[in-house]
Amino acid sequence: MADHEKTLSVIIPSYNEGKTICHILTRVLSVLLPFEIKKEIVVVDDGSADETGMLVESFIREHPEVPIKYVVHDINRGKGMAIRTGIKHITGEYVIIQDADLEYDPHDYSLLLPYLHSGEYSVVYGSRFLNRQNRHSYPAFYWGGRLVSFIASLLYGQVLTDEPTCYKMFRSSLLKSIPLDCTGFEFCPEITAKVLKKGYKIKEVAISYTPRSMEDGKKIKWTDGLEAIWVLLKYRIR
Ligand SMILES: Nc1nc2c(ncn2[C@@H]2O[C@H](COP(=O)(O)OP(=O)(O)O[C@H]3O[C@H](CO)[C@@H](O)[C@H](O)[C@@H]3O)[C@@H](O)[C@H]2O)c(=O)[nH]1
Repeated sequence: MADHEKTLSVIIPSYNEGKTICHILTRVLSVLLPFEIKKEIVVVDDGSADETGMLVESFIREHPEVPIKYVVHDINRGKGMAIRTGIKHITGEYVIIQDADLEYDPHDYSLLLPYLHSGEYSVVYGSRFLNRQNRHSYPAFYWGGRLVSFIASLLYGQVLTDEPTCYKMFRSSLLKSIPLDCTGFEFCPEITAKVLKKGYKIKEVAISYTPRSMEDGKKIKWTDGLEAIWVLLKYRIR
């Protein structure tokens, strides 16, 4: 297949992100990818109680030419379930998870793509911790992320600086081949554990990161960090 026929699928799991959803769609659409790779976006609205759904629908109506698929969960089922639904709808050769807030910058897709495109890797993670210019809003989330990454490295034998990063890019055929059980934020440790157990190496590249505050709608809790550690342990011994 020629390069210009390749597509990056961007899965956007969103829950009550009315404040940012249109900004992130605009940002993703405005990014030019290397190797003439095209984009498709799959937004999974996970039973949002705010105006997220209405905004996505009107965005699509106003931009009929843009490649956006919109999928809805009637009730809130969790980020992991939303990603699993998104995976069923992607058609691109490559796929990345994109949070619906503005913490991660889609311009960084270009930093990750070459490692998949060259065929050298099937999995590339964008590391927030490899970029020393990033600031982190809450020490608990910073150290929680470092701890989870350390434990993943210890258990699975590959040094990872940022295991729970949102920017996980895969060859789609690999991601589709991995059965997932997660419902919430455990998507990250589950996919990392399963990919590493299959013997794949994960390439990490430094990315930018602009964290938002709890007041701005952060939903993750410290208990999600504990669950991540448990999931890493569980798949190690299974
Ligand atoms: N579909 C769906 N999406 C959800 C849900 N809860 C959260 N999300 C989506 O998940 C993204 C991140 O949610 P936050 O609650 O803002 O989490 P965070 O603090 O930004 O989490 C950060 O740290 C995590 C651990 O290091 C990272 O895994 C995550 O990507 C992000 O960087 C947002 O796009 C949000 O809409 C849910 O129940 N359903």
